[in-house]
Formats: sequence, C-alpha cells, structure tokens
Amino acid sequence: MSGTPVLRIQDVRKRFGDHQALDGVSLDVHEGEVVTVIGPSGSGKSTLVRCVHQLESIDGGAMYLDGELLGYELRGGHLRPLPDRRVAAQRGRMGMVFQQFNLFPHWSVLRNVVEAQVAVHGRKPEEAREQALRLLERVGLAGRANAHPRMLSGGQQQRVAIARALATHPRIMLFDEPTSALDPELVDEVLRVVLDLARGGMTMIIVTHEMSFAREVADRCVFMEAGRVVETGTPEEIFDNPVSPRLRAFLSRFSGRAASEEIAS
Ligand SMILES: Nc1ncnc2c1ncn2[C@@H]1O[C@H](COP(=O)(O)OP(=O)(O)OP(=O)(O)O)[C@@H](O)[C@H]1O
Repeated sequence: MSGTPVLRIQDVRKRFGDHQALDGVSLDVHEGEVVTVIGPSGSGKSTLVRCVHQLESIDGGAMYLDGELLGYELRGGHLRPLPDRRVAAQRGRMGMVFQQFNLFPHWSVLRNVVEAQVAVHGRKPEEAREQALRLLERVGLAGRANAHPRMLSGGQQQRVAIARALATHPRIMLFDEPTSALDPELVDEVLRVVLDLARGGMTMIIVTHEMSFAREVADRCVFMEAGRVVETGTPEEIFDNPVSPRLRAFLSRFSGRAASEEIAS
C-alpha cells in the first residue's frame, strides 16, 4: 500500500523487569484497514496497543500517527518526551476500548460519551450532546442514554465504551480484547458493532481471542508470539495457509479447544 500509514509502528521494544514483552515489533496500518492481532497469552498483544495509546512507554523504536512521532519530539538535536498535554492530545486522536469498560459509574451513559468530547476537544456539553446521542444510536443504545452503567449488561457497557471512544473522531480505533470480560451470550452484540465500524471504513487494530471474528473482520491478520510478529497475512493466508510452524501449532491448539468446547456444550 502507498501513502503515509495512519499508524506506523517501527521496531518497538518494551521490557518489564527482565521480561522482553515487545521485541522489535513493526507494523503499518493504512487508512480504512482493519488489522487483527492474535497469539498466545503473554505474547505481547495488549502491550502493543497499550504502547500505541501511550499507556506504556517504549524502550526502543518509534511510532507515528499520520506521520507524527508519538510521545516524543526532536528538540535541540535530541528526542525528548512530549509534555503531558501534548501526549493527551495525541491520545485523543486514537480511540481505545479496553477489556474492562472503564465507564464512570456515577455518570449517565450519555454523560460518559459527552465528557469524552468535552475533555479532548473542549466542546461545550450542549454541543457534544447531539453527537453523543447519534453515537449511542449507532451502537444500539439510544434508549439507554439516561441509564447509569450499573443498570446495563456488560455487552451494553462495552457498546457505550465504543461510543465514547468514537466521540473524539479518532483516526484509529484500538481494541484490547473487547469481549474477554463478557458472558458468552453477550459477545456477539459487541462484535456486531465492531464489524459495523469495520464495514464503515474505520481504521482499526483489534486484539482478540475470538478466532472466527479475527478472521471475519480483518483485512490483515498479525500473529504474535514472545513479543514478536511471527507472521502477517490476509485472513485466508493466516488461517488457511499458515507458514510458520508456531502459527500452525497455535491454530491447532485453538481449533482443538473450540471443538472440545462444542462437545462440552
Ligand atoms: N505492567 C506490567 N508489568 C509487568 N509485566 C507485564 C506488564 N504488562 C504485561 N506484562 C507482561 O508482559 C507479557 C505480555 O503481556 P500482554 O498482556 O501484552 O500479553 P497478551 O498477548 O496480551 O496476553 P493475553 O492474551 O493473556 O492478554 C506477559 O508476560 C505479561 O505478564
């Protein structure tokens, strides 16, 4: 693909103590592209999106959003960390959805979405309200605008979290296992919303353990293991013609588990 990618991740390294969580990860995500990230537990998938969203600092490499260096600036010939307010502004150009929904419990659903725009774009609440209502409609929750998060199911709360992330008009959406905390019967309603965003052309990175969804929603799929990208390809390449023995082993473990779950249910 040509042109400046929306997101460029270049040789990113991240260490926790003596554990190398990311060991030189590179990935470009282009406008309108949906990239799913799969891999075994502990392979660094969440760390990767957390680094992009600058919830974790990186130890090496660089990341760019629309060509702009994330987290650092070149001053006096040296790379220096950006001041907090500029990091916050960069973060506001990305929408992050976590495993846990992280809604403010004492605010209504509507206010949770409105305040995202007020905080990031400094809009007046009354201006932000109309757009927030449209977003709640988009995630199928127009009727619950005045409810408080505790009155909603996990699936509904996650849909509010998606509306909140969309409220800042992000250039890219980052999903970190958005359905892992949900009861199985609530997973589909959230995945449908994400699929709808994908079809609408949203640029996204989605970390997920939902293999059939990872395949269905993706333009490109990335398999990570031990902090590295082991294989990248179209969903057909990754799921039907995996090259790396590590990916083959991962997929067969997964299909074995899926089959045994089906037998158990
Ligand atoms: N804040 C932290 N402090 C110390 N170690 C961490 C921290 N965050 C992640 N790790 C470690 O880094 C490694 C990668 O974790 P990460 O959560 O990115 O993996 P993952 O692929 O998303 O796993 P899962 O699929 O289970 O969520 C793991 O060994 C994890 O224990």
